Amino acid sequence: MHKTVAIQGIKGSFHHIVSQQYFKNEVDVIECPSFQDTVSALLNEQADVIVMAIENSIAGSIIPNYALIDANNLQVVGEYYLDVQHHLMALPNQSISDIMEVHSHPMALLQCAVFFKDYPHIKLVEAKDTADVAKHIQVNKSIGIAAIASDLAAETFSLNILNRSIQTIKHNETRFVIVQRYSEEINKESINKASIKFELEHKRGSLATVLNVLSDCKLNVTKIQSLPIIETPWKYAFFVDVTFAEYKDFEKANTILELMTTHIKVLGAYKNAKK
Ligand SMILES: O=C(O)C(=O)C[C@]1(C(=O)O)C=C[C@@H](O)C=C1
Repeated sequence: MHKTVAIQGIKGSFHHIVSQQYFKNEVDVIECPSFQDTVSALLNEQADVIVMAIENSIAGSIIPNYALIDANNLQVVGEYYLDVQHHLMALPNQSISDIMEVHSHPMALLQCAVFFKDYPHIKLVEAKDTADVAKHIQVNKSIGIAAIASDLAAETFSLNILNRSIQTIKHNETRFVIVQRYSEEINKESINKASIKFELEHKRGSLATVLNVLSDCKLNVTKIQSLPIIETPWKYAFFVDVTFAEYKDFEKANTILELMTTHIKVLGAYKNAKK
């Protein structure tokens, strides 16, 4: 079935690239100005699914996206790891000494921060998404402004690449999650990863005990992220990703965690995409 996918950003953005690669080009794309707007598009049924960046190997977690998934009771049904190569691009005939400002998505700017230490005269400006800046430069014929964006953005908006792969470390990956309103029928044979959320009593060893249960049930923790519980200052909710060989091991751990934690919920069970 042809799906409609909501992405933050426009065509040429990394979200667009993932939507094409994950769904093998068989999707219609709704371009949204913010992550909150992708969630609105899903909730009002304009979109069937969201492709949402959740963490990057250089810049870390996109914490507000954890909160969006949780607060709207959305379900993670898949994940995708993209090799992210950021290029500095501008109108043809511009050289790096002409560039006074570089605009890009905040996560892209974070991933390239070290590169700009050698260019202290360049002002870094946060923008909606990487491709949108490339488009603006082309449409407004902006002199002195460069974008940090993908090869696809440079090609789509006819910009010239001044420097390739300017992120701090060449091996740079962003993990995206595929999010829906409801979970799909689970084929327990092919599911080997899950994302859960829980809260704990503020007492010594409560998190350590949970981690021991996960280990005893043969679950491997791949990520742990805490988020503040805003109603109770300095109390945290834990978002944990686990991988496993057998779905029944995950079910067993979940049954035990239901007794040991509060507000536990499975944010999604899906196929591990990390090779
Ligand atoms: O601006 C884009 O092109 C995006 O798709 C956004 C985004 C992000 O949200 O992290 C996606 C991947 C890269 O890590 C940098 C930016």
